Formats: sequence, structure tokens, C-alpha cells
Amino acid sequence: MTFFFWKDPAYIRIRPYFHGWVRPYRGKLIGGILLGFVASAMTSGVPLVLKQLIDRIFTEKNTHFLFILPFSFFLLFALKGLAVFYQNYLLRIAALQMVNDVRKTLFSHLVSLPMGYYGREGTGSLMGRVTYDAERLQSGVANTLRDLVQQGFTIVGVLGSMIVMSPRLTLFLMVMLPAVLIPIRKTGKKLKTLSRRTQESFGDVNQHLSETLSSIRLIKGVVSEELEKEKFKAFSDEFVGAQIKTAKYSNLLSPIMETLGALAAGIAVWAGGYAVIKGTLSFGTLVGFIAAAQMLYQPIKGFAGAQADIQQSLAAAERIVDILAVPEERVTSPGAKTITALREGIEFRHISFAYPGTESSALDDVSLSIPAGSFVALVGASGSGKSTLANLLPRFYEPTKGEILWDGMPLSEIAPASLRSVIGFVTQDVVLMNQSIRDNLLYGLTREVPEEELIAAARTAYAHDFISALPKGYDTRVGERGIFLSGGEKQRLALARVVLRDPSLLVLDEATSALDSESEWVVQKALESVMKGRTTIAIAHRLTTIRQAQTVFVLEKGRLIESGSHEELMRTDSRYKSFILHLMRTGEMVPEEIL
Ligand SMILES: Nc1ncnc2c1ncn2[C@@H]1O[C@H](COP(=O)(O)OP(=O)(O)OP(=O)(O)O)[C@@H](O)[C@H]1O
Repeated sequence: MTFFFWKDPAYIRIRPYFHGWVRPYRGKLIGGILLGFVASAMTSGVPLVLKQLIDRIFTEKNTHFLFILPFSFFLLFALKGLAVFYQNYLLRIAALQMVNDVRKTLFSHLVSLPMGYYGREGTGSLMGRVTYDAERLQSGVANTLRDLVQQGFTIVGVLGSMIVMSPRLTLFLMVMLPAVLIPIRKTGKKLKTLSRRTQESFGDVNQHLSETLSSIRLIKGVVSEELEKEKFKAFSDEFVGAQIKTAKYSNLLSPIMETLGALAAGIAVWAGGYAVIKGTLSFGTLVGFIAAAQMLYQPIKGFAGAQADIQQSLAAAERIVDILAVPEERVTSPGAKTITALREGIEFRHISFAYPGTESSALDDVSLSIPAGSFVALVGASGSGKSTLANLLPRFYEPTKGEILWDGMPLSEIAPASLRSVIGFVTQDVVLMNQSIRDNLLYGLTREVPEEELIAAARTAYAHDFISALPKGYDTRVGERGIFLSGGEKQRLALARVVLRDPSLLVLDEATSALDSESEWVVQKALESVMKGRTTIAIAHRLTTIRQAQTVFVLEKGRLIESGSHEELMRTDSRYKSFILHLMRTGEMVPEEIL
């Protein structure tokens, strides 16, 4: 039964979180509830005063009450108005502040989840939880408390007044109770399902929008605008469809309740009219009673509305709790070791790994050593596990089997935050924010960086000249995801960022797409100067890079199949040799490079 929301499995699930959310605002909520009580007491007094008004003034013609009763009438409404105002105000403030807390907690939880989580949940859907669901929860809590408390009390109070006036007539009207409860219950259930559907389809709309905007180059490149429009239309229509159905069901209750209210008044006249004619019931009682029956309509409607609100808020809260229930990644912990550099080297010992939720291994029993200060290249076909191997180092993922040692220390004992501060990543897809070049270069640094150091870093990365040539120099905004910059320029900014962070270990995921030869040359130069004095692991796609590496590790389907220098491997009849020759035949590697 929806009335007892505290028995609802959804509520039981969110309860521990909900109590924590509500606790800081107890005072305001209790104040709101008490004021709701005052407001409903005032409302319940109206039929009684009305009865007295008619019986004393009009029937008994008692002039003594001519002033008192109308004034009491006014006083009741004035007090009720005041109580309702402050009740709504307090509840709204409490709900707004509470949801503000929830939103902030949700955001900080969202950025602290383990890497594996983000791939599973779509960005749009996650955005929907922080925006739409949090908002739903806010209005839900404020409205529910108002309606449940004030309207609940009013129903009880008005019923009390009715019993005081005539228990017999009240009993007559009780016959209608099932007629009132059944539609409330039925619409409540329907609304819960619809609410989930609305929220999910809002997630789809959001997801599609964020995906489209972030892939706009691809979409335009392959001319698939029409396809995307069609997809968006479908998601948006589904969202509106669910909302229209919700509107239908939530607005259906009102007319049903109004009709039932009129029926109740009719029953009251039919059953009480005869008694008034016979003189066994005062006219004032009947009028008071009809007024009471009419007055029940509004609170029952509100109370029924609260059921719908409860269902919608429960669905929203559940979706929020779905995220909060995922354990956070602990980037620092009291027992964990911290490191400041790589001094001896890294060793992978029998490492196997499968991505969460997948069956096949991305890495299978890989053992290799990378001495500090060396330059190694990871080579292999697409999907052979090169990026996966590199992603285990900052502990974005934990190996399923085996152990990685950092200067002889198990990686699992080192705090991820500390590891990440000594590893610099330069990925194919350089992540830039729509801020100035300066802000992008300094992003994540907590120390003050003097201008000279910033410029020196940009020089090391061969970026200073192109930055200086921009209209606003270091203060030029780069556009969303660096859209105003070329591929080579983005790569050099990423390298300048590495210089400023000064990590011991550099992980370079080389771009597979070719840069023009001039950019290629500059990026290569920048790379060479940034690599100096650092251990470098390159996920290599260019022969020039591979040839510079002291050791090339060759991966195939997650297994390490060969290792050695390029020359050594080319001298034998290795799988590496046939792989490189294959790449040259297919044009993925330029043959001139080995000449
Ligand atoms: N987030 C992920 N979730 C599930 N499986 C993944 C994930 N990332 C990669 N994989 C799978 O793991 C295997 C190894 O992928 P990985 O990205 O490490 O290969 P790679 O050698 O770096 O390839 P590429 O050169 O194309 O980047 C592949 O089969 C890939 O499909």
C-alpha cells in the first residue's frame, strides 16, 4: 500500500542515506510539521464555527454572537494563512538545502569512483542524476511533507469535527471511503512506473546530447547529422510521451476527488435533510457538515498528490543511491605508502587482467622489467593490451592476478594519488578544457608557478613560439576540447604540462593518425627534450620512436611474446619482424623510416 511508504522496498533501500540527508535540517522540518498541525487545526475548526454561526445567530437570533463568531471566522483563516506561509517556507528551505547537500555529495562521489565505472554508465545518464533527479527529490520532499502532514492532519481534524457534530452522518459518509482510496492507490502505482520511465528517458536525451556534441567532428565528417536528428527525436519523443502520461494520471485525481466531494455533499443532504425537517438535527449542523464534507476534498486531493510525489521522489532517490552505493576509489589511505619518484625500476610479475564485466583477459601472464631511466616501447596490434598495461601503473585498474613492483614495493601498497603524481600521461586524445592555455598548462598544480617557469616548460615542449603567435598568447582560450588548436599543438601542450608536473615516469600513447611532416618533426623534437631524465614507456606506433627504445615489448592478444631492441628483433625471424613488415605493406607504417 502506497500510504505506508516506509514499508516500500525502495524506501527501505534509501533509508540509511535519507536519514543522513535529513538530519541537519531536522529543526526546520519539525517546525514545518508543527505549523502544518496549526494550519490543519484552524481548518478543522471552520465547520464547527459555521455550525455555531447558523444555529446561534440565524436560528436562535442571538445578537450576542453577532460580532464574536464572524470575528472568530476571520481569525481562523488569518492564523491558518500565516501558519501555511511559514510552513511552506520552512519546508522549502529545508528541502533546497538538503538537496544542495545531496547534489554536492553526489558530485564528489561521482568524481571519486573507480575508473571502470565511467565506461559502464553513460555521461548523459549520470548528468541526469545530478540535475533532474536531485531537483525531483527537492520538490518531492517539500511537497510531500507539506501535503502529507498538513493535509493528513486536516483530514483527521475535519473528520473529528464531523464526528463531534454528528457521528451518525459521519458513518454514512464513511461508506464512500473505498471509492476514494482505490483511485488514489491505482494512480500512485502507475505514477511510480511512469516516473522511472520519465527519468530514464531524460537520461537518454542527455546522453545523446552530450555524445553528439562531443563527437560533432565525427558526425559532420561522416555526414550523419540526419541520423543523429532522428535518434534524438526518438529519445525526446519518448521523454515527452512519458511526461504526458504522467500529466494524465496526476491530473486525473483532481476531477475524481471533486466529483466524489459533490457526491458526499449530496449524501449529507439526503441523509441529514430529513432529520433537519423532523427537527432532530439542527440546520447549523447540516450546513457545517456539508461544508466539512466539501473541505475534505482539498486535503484528500493533496494527500493523494503526496502519494504521487512520494513515488516520484523515491524513484529519483533510488537512482541517486544507485551511484552513492558504489564504493569510492581510495586514492589516499592512512596505511598506504607514498612515493616521490621512480628510482630503481618497475617490474610486472605474472600480470593478468580482465576488465570488470568481461570474460576474456586483456592481459595474460605478462612479466617484464623497466629499469629506471630507460626508454621502452610497447608494440602490438590494436587490442593487444598495450594501453591496458599502461593503465595498471597509476592503479586505474587492479590486476586480477600477479603483482607490479615499483622500486621493489608492491603497487597495491602505494596510494594511487601518490603514484599519479609521479606518472605523466600524454595520450593520443589530449584532454584540454575550454579555458586559457595558461589555465590548461597549470591545471592540477597546487604550487605557485612563476611565469618564467611556465615559459621555460613551453619552450622545452616546443610550444612557446606557437603560443606567443596567438592573439592573446598564454591567455588565449583553446575552445571546447582544444578545438581551436591543431593536433600537433595539442600534443605539445600536453608535453609542456608534463614538464611542469615533472613526473619521473612518462607514459606516451602515440597518436596513430599521422600529423603533417612539419608538426611530426616538432612533436618528435619536443618529445625527445621532455623525455630527458625520465623513464619513458611509449605505446609506439611510429618506427622512429620504436627504434629509439632500448627495449621493445611485443604484445599479442594480451600476452608478451617477444622483447629486445628493434635491431635485435629485426635480425631474427621474429613475429615482430613480420608484424612490422605487415604494417609497412598495409601503409600503416612508412617504409622510408627504416632506411
Ligand atoms: N574499458 C574497457 N572495458 C572492457 N574492455 C576493454 C576496455 N578497454 C579495453 N578493453 C579490451 O581490452 C583489450 C586490450 O585493449 P587495449 O586498449 O589495452 O589494447 P591496445 O593494444 O592498447 O589497443 P590500441 O592500440 O587499439 O589502443 C581489447 O580486447 C579491448 O577490447
